[in-house]
Amino acid sequence: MKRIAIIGGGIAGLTAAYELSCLASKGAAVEAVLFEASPRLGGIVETVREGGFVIECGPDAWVTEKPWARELAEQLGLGDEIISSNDATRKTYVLMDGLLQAMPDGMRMMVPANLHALDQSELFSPEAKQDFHAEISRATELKASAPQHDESVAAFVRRHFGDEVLDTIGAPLLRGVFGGDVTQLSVRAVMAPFVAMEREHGSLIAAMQANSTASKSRQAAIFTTLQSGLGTLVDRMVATIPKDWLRLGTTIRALSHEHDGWKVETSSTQEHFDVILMAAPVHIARELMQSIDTRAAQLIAMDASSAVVVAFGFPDATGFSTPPGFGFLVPEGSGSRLLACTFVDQKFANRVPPNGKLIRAFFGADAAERLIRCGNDEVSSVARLELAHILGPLPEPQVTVVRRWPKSLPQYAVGHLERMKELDEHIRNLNGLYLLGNGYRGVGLPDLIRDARAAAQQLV
Ligand SMILES: Cc1c2[nH]c(c1CCC(=O)O)Cc1[nH]c(c(CCC(=O)O)c1C)Cc1[nH]c(c(CCC(=O)O)c1C)Cc1[nH]c(c(C)c1CCC(=O)O)C2
Repeated sequence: MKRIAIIGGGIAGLTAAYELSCLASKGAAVEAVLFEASPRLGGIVETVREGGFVIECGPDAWVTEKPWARELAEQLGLGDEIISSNDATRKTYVLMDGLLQAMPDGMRMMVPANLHALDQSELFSPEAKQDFHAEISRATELKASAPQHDESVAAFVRRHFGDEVLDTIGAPLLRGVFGGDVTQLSVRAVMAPFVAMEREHGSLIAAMQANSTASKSRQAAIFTTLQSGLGTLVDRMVATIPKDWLRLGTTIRALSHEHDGWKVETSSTQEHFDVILMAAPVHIARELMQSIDTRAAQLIAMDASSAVVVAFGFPDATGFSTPPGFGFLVPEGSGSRLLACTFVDQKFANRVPPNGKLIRAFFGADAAERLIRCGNDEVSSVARLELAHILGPLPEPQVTVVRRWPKSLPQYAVGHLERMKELDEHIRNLNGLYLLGNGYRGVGLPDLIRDARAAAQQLV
């Protein structure tokens, strides 16, 4: 019998446990123990259902383009629950001089596929629009000057479109996906398709135009989720995993490599395992790896950003409206402490009671670090104040949910891919250790699910 320790019960660890339990029920000689420090499973995936509201405390969807979360949901019997975002009314705003300005239609990240829509937009100055148009004619120069090495997202975007585009949408978009600083983030790790476009076409806009006929035929909604919330994904997996595999409220004290496997110490037990699936947040993984391989631990030493999420459910929102679309992003230095905001009832169907409205506000970076230490009342009043500045006076919420997610989103800094390559070599030598979670090969749910299932299958 192969014994596997899974450290961390977020979506990565849980998916690994689920996959192993499926393999075991098909006859594989394997058993697992999942150690989770907190009293609940799912990590930052959590759904609160209250007063007719479906409130996501962490991620509210996965990116449709990546198939692995959908495949898992279908396998869990949740096919009927899968829904798309309301893309007929999709719009994302950027806060500019206190006003919400819509991003032009047809943008893929900061690259416009539709230059006509761009020209109509009030988000950019005439100079920035000119920079966009000029990018096409600079194709040869851009192709020739593409660096052989990794660079920051800021450097990449600046080369193509200039400073204004970087500040107005480049930086806020990356903050809304990677929670990070464009001057630090690795373009090869977080915008790989765009790096490939540059290599092939020089101009990103020309590349998008060349691909547009191919991509039009498969135009699906950008986000996909579950009708009852992503918490259902967690509940279904937990229901399948043998109860005696799960150890909640159990912190790992130490991990050591022995000649024939691994020793895992908690405050009360010492157990032996053949394999370790390390699915803890990066700062925990780093600590536990320190005594096993100091170089590997060093390679895991990356910053992670914290987030604070505040959701307000308004049962009767007559007299209060939000502009059509999914929500808005807030550039740095715009005077608001917010990072972003989602108009949940407009992004997804059936999340609110009739006439209801549901808003989720996000804080990141320094604002999140400060708010993480404040009480719920203080956090929600800061959120209400900041939202009211932008959206106008808010009605009285019936439901308020506050969640703090410290160090939850690792930052893939310049050089990330090379560091991960070196890390892989170290880990391979350790024999029987796998690293899962959002620190290594992707930050979204689909990537974590893909990795966790592949690791489980590989080791059986
Ligand atoms: C602030 C923030 C959000 N989401 C996220 C953050 C970072 C901070 C943190 O969690 O610590 C994180 C995030 N956002 C996204 C992912 C998944 C990435 C992946 O799977 O590759 C991840 C990990 C998709 C996304 N998130 C967003 C995009 C861009 C969507 C577009 O092009 O319009 C993507 C792909 C934009 C976004 N993101 C957010 C809002 C409110 C918006 C705009 C409006 C909305 O849709 O609700 C919330």
